[in-house]
Amino acid sequence: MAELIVPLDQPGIDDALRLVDELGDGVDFYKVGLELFTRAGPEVVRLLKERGRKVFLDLKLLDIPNTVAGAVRAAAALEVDLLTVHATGGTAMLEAAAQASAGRVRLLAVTVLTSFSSDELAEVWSRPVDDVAAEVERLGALARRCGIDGLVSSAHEVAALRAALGPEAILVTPGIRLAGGAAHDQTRIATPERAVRDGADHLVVGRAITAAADRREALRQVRASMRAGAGAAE
Ligand SMILES: O=c1ccn([C@@H]2O[C@H](COP(=O)(O)O)[C@@H](O)[C@H]2O)c(=O)[nH]1
Repeated sequence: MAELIVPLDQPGIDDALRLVDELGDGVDFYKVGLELFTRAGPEVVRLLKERGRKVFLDLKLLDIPNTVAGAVRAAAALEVDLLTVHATGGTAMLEAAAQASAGRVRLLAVTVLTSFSSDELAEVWSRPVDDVAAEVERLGALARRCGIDGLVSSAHEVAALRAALGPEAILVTPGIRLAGGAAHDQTRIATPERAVRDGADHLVVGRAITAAADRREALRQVRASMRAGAGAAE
């Protein structure tokens, strides 16, 4: 069964821990991203581990190989379970990250951010992009060749990634929304059901739960949709 990751995109430690206490064991991993880590630092990771939570440190590392390797070693020392780097860092950076992890933390390469449309990607890369999925597959294959454990993509690309990369690759999909839910700043969105049906191992579900009027009810609906996807995949 796929696992659920909830991002703690909160203004501070107190808000983050309140959310953890509210959702508790209904969530498999809690994600610490740029906002919370910049505000609260490693202390928040320590507090989550103290509460027995699995931690996904989503720092999306992108720098020269030596700097990224140092950051991977620092994250491994915090005993986080998952850590992100950017696939666009290229071979030397990805290999340095994989080597630095020494199996102590599972690394995920972000392929193309779920907020990106093909037009935005074309603007940034300064060339036409007809098929975002093809770009995701290319970057995903590169990261896997470099020894990275898994990938972050939208659910739109996950079936093709699974087919191309096999069962070993850890596939993580943000950009998840309940049917009819607001997209916010995300472009390539999908329901929990679709992500699970198409082969995702972990779903990152943020505002569909955290911004809901009744968060526990939203969590229940997300879990139900994930179960429907698992049923459809059988
Ligand atoms: O491509 C990516 C990579 C990471 N994220 C992160 O996931 C969550 C999504 O939050 P929602 O509220 O469910 O949109 C957020 O923390 C991002 O930093 C992503 O969205 N896309």
